[in-house]
Amino acid sequence: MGKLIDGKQIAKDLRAAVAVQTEKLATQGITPGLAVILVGDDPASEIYVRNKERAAGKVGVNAQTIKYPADASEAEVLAKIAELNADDSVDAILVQSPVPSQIDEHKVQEAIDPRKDVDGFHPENIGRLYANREGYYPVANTPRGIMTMLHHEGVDVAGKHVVVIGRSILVGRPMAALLQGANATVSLLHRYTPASLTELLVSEADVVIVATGVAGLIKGSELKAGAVVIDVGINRLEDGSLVGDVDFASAEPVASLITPVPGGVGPMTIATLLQTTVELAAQHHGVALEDPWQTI
Ligand SMILES: Nc1nc2c(c(=O)[nH]1)N[C@@H](CN(C=O)c1ccc(C(=O)N[C@@H](CCC(=O)O)C(=O)O)cc1)CN2
Repeated sequence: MGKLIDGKQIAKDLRAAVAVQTEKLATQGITPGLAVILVGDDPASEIYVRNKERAAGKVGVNAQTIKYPADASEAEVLAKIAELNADDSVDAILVQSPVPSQIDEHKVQEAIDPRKDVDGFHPENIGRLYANREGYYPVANTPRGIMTMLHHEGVDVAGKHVVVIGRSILVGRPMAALLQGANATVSLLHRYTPASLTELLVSEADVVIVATGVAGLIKGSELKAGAVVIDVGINRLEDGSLVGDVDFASAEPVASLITPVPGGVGPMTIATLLQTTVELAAQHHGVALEDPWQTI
């Protein structure tokens, strides 16, 4: 039987550690500032953005949400980003994804000052990640949160074969880069990977990370016994329930460790966002921070 990885609890511990850091920064007169831009009225995005602002407030991060209607122009959003880049009280900026089609998401991501790029989507930061550069730079929060979960569970990926399914810039690509940086052998699969190859690679994987948006794509019968299974999918069924990209009922008995949906990877995304915000604030003010896990 697979042991559940309790993302909710790990995220809670991480938020507590971040709160300790903000308290220390406060003694130096520093309050980390996070600006979240939301364009349009996607119901899920509205919830995520509200949760970000709420979670930020609880750990001493000063968050502001800037909302635009669904027909807002790209120029308006770019002008706001320029204003936030120049605002000394703002350490971290993100634009909630997805954005409406009249807005070029890449242009918007590139407009954010790389030093305030809390999502790690700016090509400068992506380049640093792919080049495995040393030193601090922001990295996408979902894959970073997954690395934190694996570390927390004592899973060392060095020398392991990790299969990542899905190659988005939000999850799959930065995930593969982080894993390679941690000395894993990574297979990055996607919709054009032949089914027979997917089957072969998944059956030999020590760790499987699935981020496709296809409910129940990976079944227990496809996994190696004892595999670690990380499910990034959040799929809402017609009855309103949430399921992942992994068929949990069949995968759980085969896996050694498995994340549930909900309560697995999702909560780590927001906790890690707060962690990154505080790190950017510290960097901005030239203050050294302790590793949050040493403060728990
Ligand atoms: N600019 C960004 N946009 C998006 C990101 C991102 O990291 N940066 N990620 C996702 C959305 N997201 C945060 O923004 C996010 C998704 C899911 C959760 C979460 O806690 N999920 C819960 C279930 C919540 C529900 O009921 O729907 C869980 O899995 O337990 C948090 C944040 C896309 N956009």
